[in-house]
Amino acid sequence: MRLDIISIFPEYFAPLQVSLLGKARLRGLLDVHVHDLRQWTHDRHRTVDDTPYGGGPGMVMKPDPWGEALDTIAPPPSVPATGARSIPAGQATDAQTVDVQTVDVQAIAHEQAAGAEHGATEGRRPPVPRLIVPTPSGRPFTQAMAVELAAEPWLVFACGRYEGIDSRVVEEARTRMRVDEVSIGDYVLAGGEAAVLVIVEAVGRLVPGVLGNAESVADDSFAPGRMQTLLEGPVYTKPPVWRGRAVPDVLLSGHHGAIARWRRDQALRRTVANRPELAAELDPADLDERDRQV
Ligand SMILES: Nc1ncccc1[N+](=O)[O-]
Repeated sequence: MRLDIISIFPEYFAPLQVSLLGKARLRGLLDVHVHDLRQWTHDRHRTVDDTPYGGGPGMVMKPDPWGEALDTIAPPPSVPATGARSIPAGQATDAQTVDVQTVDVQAIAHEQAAGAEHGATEGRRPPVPRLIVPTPSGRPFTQAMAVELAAEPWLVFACGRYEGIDSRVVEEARTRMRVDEVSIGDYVLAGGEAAVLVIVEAVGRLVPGVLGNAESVADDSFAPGRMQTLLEGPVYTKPPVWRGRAVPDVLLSGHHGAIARWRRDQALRRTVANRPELAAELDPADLDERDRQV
């Protein structure tokens, strides 16, 4: 999967170099390119925002830099690919001094074509990414959406500041790519960068091959299917007794059926306690069915 992230704070994405996602990048499972939006400004102050029409507090991000950025990273069919300069995540400091990696849009076209059926190559459309715009006014980001996005070959993330990006940018982008305005929660962040880190982590760990043990994805809280609306219950590891607190006996019993029932019961309790609205959605028949499965 290829990920392009456009932000005025490219250094914000250094964390994508480490841990799971860092390894996935080294193994070529994730191809992350971070772009400084200011490379598409042309004034001395590299201006990216201005006061809102109609008045009101704060600033709104100007459409021009965004339009040029999206044209460069995901050229419309009529515009020849020029390649864009990106900053390898984690090496971004000041855009002027960082040696940049060109984004080879043709390479993406080749990759995408490689996925096409043999023989279906004539008149192939250039690859089109899916644009994700984190915003408090977006659709709630869920595990189901993460699963859906993990199946995409190419995602582009636009990090706007809280007051938002001029609405015509999304409007225009919709004419040539799928755009999802997505919210990670009902609270106010200063910009979309933290939200992109959340989304990239939730999606990246689902990309086939990224997680070592595929099993653990199926048991995720909110994973579609078995654990659709059950929160994960308590977990334990060695030592069997810690500061006088013993691990529940059932987990040491070796009875897999009893262990699975205990875990489901604990997940139910936690769901009722922490997310009563999810517990209300549970179908008792479905729960009995799960019992029979274990
Ligand atoms: N909550 C948010 N605040 C600012 C930008 C983006 C946000 N979000 O949820 O994606």
